[in-house]
Amino acid sequence: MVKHAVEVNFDGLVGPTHNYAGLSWGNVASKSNVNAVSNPREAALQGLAKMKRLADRGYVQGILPPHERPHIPSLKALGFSGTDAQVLEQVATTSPSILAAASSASSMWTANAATVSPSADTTDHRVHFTPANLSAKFHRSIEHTVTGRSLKSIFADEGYFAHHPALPSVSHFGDEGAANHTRLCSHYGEPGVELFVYGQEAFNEQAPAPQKYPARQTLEASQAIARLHGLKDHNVVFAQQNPAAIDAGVFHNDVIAVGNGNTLFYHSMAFLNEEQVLADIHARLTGAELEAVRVSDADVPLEDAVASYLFNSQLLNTPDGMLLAVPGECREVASVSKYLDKLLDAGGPITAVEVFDVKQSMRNGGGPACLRLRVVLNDDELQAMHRGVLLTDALYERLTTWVETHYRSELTRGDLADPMLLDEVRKALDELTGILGLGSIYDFQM
Ligand SMILES: NCCC[C@H](NC(=O)CCC(=O)O)C(=O)O
Repeated sequence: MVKHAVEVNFDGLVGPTHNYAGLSWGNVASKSNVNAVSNPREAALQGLAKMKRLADRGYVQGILPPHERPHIPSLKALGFSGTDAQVLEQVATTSPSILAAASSASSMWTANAATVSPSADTTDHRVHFTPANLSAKFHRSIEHTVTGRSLKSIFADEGYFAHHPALPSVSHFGDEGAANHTRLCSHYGEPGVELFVYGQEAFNEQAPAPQKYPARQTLEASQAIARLHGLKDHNVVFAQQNPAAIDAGVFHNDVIAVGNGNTLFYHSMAFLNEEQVLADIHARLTGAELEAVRVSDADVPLEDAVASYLFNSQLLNTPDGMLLAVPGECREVASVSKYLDKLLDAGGPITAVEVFDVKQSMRNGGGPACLRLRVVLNDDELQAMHRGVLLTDALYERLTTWVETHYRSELTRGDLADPMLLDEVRKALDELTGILGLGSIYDFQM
């Protein structure tokens, strides 16, 4: 029997050390804003405002907590020693880039937190979670342990939820989570098609691969996730991302495509073999016809797609069609703004466009879709999860006050070595796990 299910969006709350360190080679925005002064308070409030607007429209909105940064255990693992203040001083003096990496607030981009398969797709009918190893970048590779703890704390009931450890943290199994995973379906509670998009084959040197920038996701990683989650072959499609797109700055597939329900909104340069991808989805999707909304390079040149993050929008069901929640930058790039007007006149599945200001995150290459992890839950699963992380008016007010109390409005790379910052972060996060009712998830709490 098909159960009623909803899509819950879990946004990453931006952490107090949000900064611009230029850590992500291949991510154009991260590189071009290196050393800009960040505003962590504004970043967190922009994120909360997005969550609130969507919650107000009736979407179930969840929150994933930020991580402890700078992360002293990661620095100690690299041989920096002594008290916390001594560790910070040593690393700031000898290896400021390592300090920046260990201080990144990158866990905010929860589209990279994990891959999630809804219970309608899995053989044991549980919701399956695998935190992404994010092995392509050191600053992100240190996220999966705490991500796993958060997810286990929120989805604790083993009768409903299954948790896997991250894949082996090596480039052969590089995994970036839901940013390269899209689920298409007729209704959320029906079995869907899980589309895994990879950048490169790890064990086949002859296969096409990008030349300039790294492919962060491998086919072998995607296949491992599908096996672990117990997905059936006829529910899965593996597709290679166009290497030329990666070389143009499309470091995750969610920079060039987004899907929801029966609709796939994508750029003509997204896939290496576009026709095959569409045919594979079409052959597997049951109960609905695939609606492929293709954007040509003539309408939106690839570089405008990357600059505006048009495809890093959230595509959400509404009572009459779908809403595309776009970043503000989409109205600043002429070709994209013009395209959006045309899209609304076209009479297709996307019937509304709304602009969201997430500029602080955008400057590091994270748009509205990067900031959320989608978890499809049926009514029983929604009751079984820890509901203290679901946004209500009261929680929004409380978190806004929490941010205003604990966050700085200006942060530079030089500030990361300040032992006071570490104290501020820990104090804030300790309070946050209390507010959200998560128990102890951080190393400093153990
Ligand atoms: N899904 C969006 C992820 C963006 C993220 N940016 C960063 O980590 C930049 C951080 C910095 O450069 O300070 C990344 O590239 O993985």
